[in-house]
Amino acid sequence: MVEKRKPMPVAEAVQAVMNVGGNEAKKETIPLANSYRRILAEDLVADHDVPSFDRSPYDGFAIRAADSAGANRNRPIYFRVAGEIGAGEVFPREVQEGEAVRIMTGAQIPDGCDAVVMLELIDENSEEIIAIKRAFSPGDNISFQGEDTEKGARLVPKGTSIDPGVIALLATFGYAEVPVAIRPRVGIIATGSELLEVHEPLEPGKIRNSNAYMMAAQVERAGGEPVLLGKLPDDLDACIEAVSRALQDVDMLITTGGASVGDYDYVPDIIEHLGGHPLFNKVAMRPGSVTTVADIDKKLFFGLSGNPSACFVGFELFVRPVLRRSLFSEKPHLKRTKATLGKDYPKPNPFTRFVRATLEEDDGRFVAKPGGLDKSGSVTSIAGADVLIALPGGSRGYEAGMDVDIFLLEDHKGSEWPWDSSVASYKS
Ligand SMILES: Nc1nc2c(c(=O)[nH]1)N[C@H]1C(S)=C(S)[C@@H](COP(=O)(O)OP(=O)(O)OC[C@H]3O[C@@H](n4cnc5c(N)ncnc54)[C@H](O)[C@@H]3O)O[C@H]1N2
Ligand code: MOO
Ligand SMILES: [Mg+2]
Repeated sequence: MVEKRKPMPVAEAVQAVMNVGGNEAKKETIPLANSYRRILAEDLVADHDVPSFDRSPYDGFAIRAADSAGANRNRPIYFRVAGEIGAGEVFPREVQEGEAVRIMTGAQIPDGCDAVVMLELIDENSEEIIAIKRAFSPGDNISFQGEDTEKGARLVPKGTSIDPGVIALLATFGYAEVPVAIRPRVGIIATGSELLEVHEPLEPGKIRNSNAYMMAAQVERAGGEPVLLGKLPDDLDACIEAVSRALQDVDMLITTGGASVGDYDYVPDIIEHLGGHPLFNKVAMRPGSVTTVADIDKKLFFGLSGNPSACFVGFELFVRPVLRRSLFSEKPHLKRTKATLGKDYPKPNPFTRFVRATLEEDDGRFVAKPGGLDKSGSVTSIAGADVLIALPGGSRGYEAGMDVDIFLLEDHKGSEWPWDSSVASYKS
């Protein structure tokens, strides 16, 4: 008799995985130039004001505003040009009454000055004398010290994915070396006697191993270091040996294939043989219902489905948050938002369905458009997917035009717990 499995609701299954401890986040330092998309391991706090001195936002003349009082088109006021400074230069003395300093964008405002007049507003009578035809107030055209950020401000929390703007801040505050989270090593093993290497020609009954490479890319997208450990035939002893060895060397391990109830589906036996504790072996979701996760000696073992779409979804829902958490993230889950469903799903499904889709815009609204064949075994529906549409299980189908929950796949900010009240509304 085939074992009967009890499906666990998705939220409960994700929680069960998150409840397993271990995989403490660790840090290392790397050169700033290599830090794009790594995860910041310490809060970035401003250790000085930005800008750190009052500066000119324009090419012009720095003056004492009071000296321009009463100037107008008919009554210009004349200033003596006391000198010239470009960005990076500092005027050497205090500016006196009736003096102006020719100043370029980014240069420090000379002592005594409190306004800048743009070059376009100046009548230059000579190199020594300029005329100003309007009055200025103190502070006019000055970029003030600390106006961008003040010393002590917490600008970027640890756990943030480093984007180009964060890199600019790191450079601003002198981080030639950046503290980042060490990428967890995620082992990947493909199982199945039908699998060919990618370079091999097709043979009858065989397919190429696509899941392992897909998952390696998912690991990278999530911030981990994929460790490709090859493929195995459906041989229990070989699988036990390989999984056992791999677990010594990686922070967490994923296998693909053999997670169901067939004659060669060895994931349950591997877990049992290695003394692991299964958290669940069936989830109330499609694709990916056979997803199995176990705790083997305090390391997470993910037995994802062999079906490509199921494998993909299983990774994003269960592996990604664990990986992100071990990168200091307080928002380890996929970000959830809403969109309009772009296609009918007339068939009701008892399980929550996660449909791979692209996000398109129609008349100012985001429409989630499913791509490719919507079957667990489909490989074409994954390419280019921006989102997973979540269609909760129930007794009714869904129509194009409905509001649905979507989970963003390419987002780098993540989300806190997104699984409460994920209910799609029916059209009234
Ligand atoms: N009697 C039942 N049969 C099945 C059930 C069930 O509940 N009762 N569940 C079905 C569901 S749902 C899924 S999903 C699959 C899960 O299968 P497995 O995880 O055991 O995976 P395999 O049997 O090894 O392979 C399934 C499918 O995927 C292809 N595959 C495997 N590895 C790869 C790879 N690395 N790259 C690309 N494609 C891969 C494999 O050739 C099979 O076609 O079970 C259903 N059956
Ligand atoms: O687990 Mo299967 O992927 O539900 O279709
Ligand atoms: Mg199988």
